[in-house]
Amino acid sequence: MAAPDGRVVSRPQRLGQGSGRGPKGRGACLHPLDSLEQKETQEQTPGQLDMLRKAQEFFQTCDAEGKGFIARKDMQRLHKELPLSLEELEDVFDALDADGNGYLTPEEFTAGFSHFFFRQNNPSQEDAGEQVAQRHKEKVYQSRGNEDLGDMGEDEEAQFQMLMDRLGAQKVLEDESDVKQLWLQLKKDEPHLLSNFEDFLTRIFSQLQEAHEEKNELEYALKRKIAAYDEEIQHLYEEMEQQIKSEKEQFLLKDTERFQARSQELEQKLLCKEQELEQLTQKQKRLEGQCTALHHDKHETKAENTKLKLTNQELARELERTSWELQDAQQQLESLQQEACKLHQEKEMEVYRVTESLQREKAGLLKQLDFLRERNKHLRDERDICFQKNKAATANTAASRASWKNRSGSVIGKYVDGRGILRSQSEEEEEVFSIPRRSSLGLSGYPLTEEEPGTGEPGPGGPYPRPLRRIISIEEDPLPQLLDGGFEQPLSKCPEEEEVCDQGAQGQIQEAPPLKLTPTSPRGQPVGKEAVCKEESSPSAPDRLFKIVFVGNSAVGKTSFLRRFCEGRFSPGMAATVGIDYRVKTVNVDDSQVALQLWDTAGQERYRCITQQFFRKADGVIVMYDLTDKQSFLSVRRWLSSVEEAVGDRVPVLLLGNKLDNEKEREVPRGLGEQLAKDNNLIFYECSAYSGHNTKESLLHLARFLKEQEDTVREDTIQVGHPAKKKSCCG
Ligand SMILES: Nc1nc2c(ncn2[C@@H]2O[C@H](COP(=O)(O)OP(=O)(O)OP(=O)(O)O)[C@@H](O)[C@H]2O)c(=O)[nH]1
Ligand SMILES: [Ca+2]
Ligand SMILES: [Mg+2]
Repeated sequence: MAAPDGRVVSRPQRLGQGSGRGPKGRGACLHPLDSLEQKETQEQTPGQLDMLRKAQEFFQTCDAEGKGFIARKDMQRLHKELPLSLEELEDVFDALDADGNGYLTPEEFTAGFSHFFFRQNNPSQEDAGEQVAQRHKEKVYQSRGNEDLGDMGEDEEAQFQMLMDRLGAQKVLEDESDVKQLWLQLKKDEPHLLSNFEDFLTRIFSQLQEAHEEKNELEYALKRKIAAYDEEIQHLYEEMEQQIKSEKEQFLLKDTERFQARSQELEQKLLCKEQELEQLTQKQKRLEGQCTALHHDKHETKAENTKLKLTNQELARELERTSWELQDAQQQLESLQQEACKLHQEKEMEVYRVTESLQREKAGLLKQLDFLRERNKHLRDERDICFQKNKAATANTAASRASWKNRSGSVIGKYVDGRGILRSQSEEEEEVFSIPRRSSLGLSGYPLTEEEPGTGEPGPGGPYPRPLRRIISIEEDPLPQLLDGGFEQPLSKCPEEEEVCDQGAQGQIQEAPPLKLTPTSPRGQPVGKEAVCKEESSPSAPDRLFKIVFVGNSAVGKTSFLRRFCEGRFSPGMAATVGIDYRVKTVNVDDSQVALQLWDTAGQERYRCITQQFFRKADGVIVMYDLTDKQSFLSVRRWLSSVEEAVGDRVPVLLLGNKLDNEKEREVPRGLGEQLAKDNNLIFYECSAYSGHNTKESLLHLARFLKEQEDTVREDTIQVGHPAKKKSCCG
């Protein structure tokens, strides 16, 4: 095992153990501990012995591998044994390493340790220890010295010095005192051994010299090695440095790259953040702008608010004033309305009278024209017949001829030269046609359809083929210019038609009483006045006036219905209405007098243009169909649409299914009528002009509806600006 200074040393052996080589029978070279033990057995106190033993133990603890010296790191093993920290152990190592070569020999360890140990464990004693050790040395030295001084002369000194010089001990021996003492001791006690001792010393010193030289060489080699190592280490270090540097550089490079990347990233993020910040600042500016604008608006709004409040108050005052004024205006309006209503009704009455007279005049003229044409036609026919008769009976007496010449001109002439006195139609007919008066005559002069014997009912499906019917009853009224002198025939005396008495449903048609010469009108009163009914007489002017237009296919029974309603009677042989007819009937609806102007229109297509004109002013419309004639029901929609065209849907409509008495002939089920009425929001009744069933109820329902509607309108007009709510007709 190589010692730190490169000497080859054996393992520490106890004194007396060993290979037996060495000077004078001793081992070749003494292990340092051996020398220690030697010393141990020499002048040591027990305490010191203990300490030495302890030191040996510690040395062995550190030098666990037994290499004979202790390196720095071996010292750490004492950490557990001694109450010392690693740093303190380092300090102890440095303190013990007297020659500073980084290794501790046993001498260095023991010498230093005992010193350190004493100092470490017995600071007080340490000094004492030290003093003791010092004193001991001095004592020994003194004792030796004394001996030396006492015994040593000059020349011995010189001799010893010469010996040392010869042995060159100065190089290898630091402290010559021991040797000196020993030498003196030997010289004194056993001078014969002196030479041996000197030989021994010579050998030792030469060995020491050699060892020293070796050591120096080794040291030198070591130094070289160390230098090489150092160099290598240096080189390694430099390489390491280089590597570290390159690593560092790479690392730095990476780091810089990463850093650059990071910094770019951060720059980008910064840019984004800046942009965002920019945007946020712009947004903030915008918002501030908006805030200021809003603030400004708020002020403006506040100002406007206050202005509005002021205007509001003014308006409220204004409104109050206006409402007072409005109430006054309403009252005035109401009174004006009533006056206007009165005026309107008077005007209406006037207008109707005028219309009536114009209409009558025109209708009269038209009828006269038709009549004259008819007459003309008949006269021609008669002439033909006469002519033929003449031929056949030329021998007959001239007398018969004389009677023909007695007639006073043609009927036309009478009308034309306005002699005015009109004989009743049927008288003339009698004269001319001399047709027995068994059945009633239609205007056309053809006998009306023969009744079914014994039924008194009009023939099935009504008279057919129907003769040209009498022109509307209105034509016999004397013309307006004749009205003043006109003698009024009460209605019930209507001359030309056979009457069906009210109570009698038998429908027997009786002979009409002969007519007087005075102009008569089927109404028996000037047109425009009400038909005076037996059951009701209306002395005062009516409260309401409603114009109701009656429409429906021809022969559904409109005129018969109106006659039943106004005169309470049914006349089977009604002539088809020409153009328009008109009646007024006042009925009592909820304790108020309601005058109904009933305009009877001609169902025949050719009068359609006349009848259309009358829809406009209607307050209500009655659409009639014949429930025994499907076609008339199918035409109801057309009638409804032309009414809608003319008056919109503001006018209530009453749908009547007539001829209920003719149940056997029914072609239109009641449900169809009800459904149609429901779909079109109409009032619906099935009735019979013949029996009078539902004739009054249906018209009273319509009159009541009209009255209520007008009341609502009036109320709404009186209230400010509320539109009239249209009620549903069927309630
Ligand atoms: N069985 C029956 N026959 C009726 C009824 N109402 C009218 N008639 C007969 O039906 C025929 C036509 O009656 P009108 O009242 O002239 O019919 P209209 O609707 O006025 O006809 P136009 O004047 O052409 O529009 C007449 O022969 C009437 O006798 C009724 O309720 N029952
Ligand atoms: Ca050392
Ligand atoms: Mg008619």
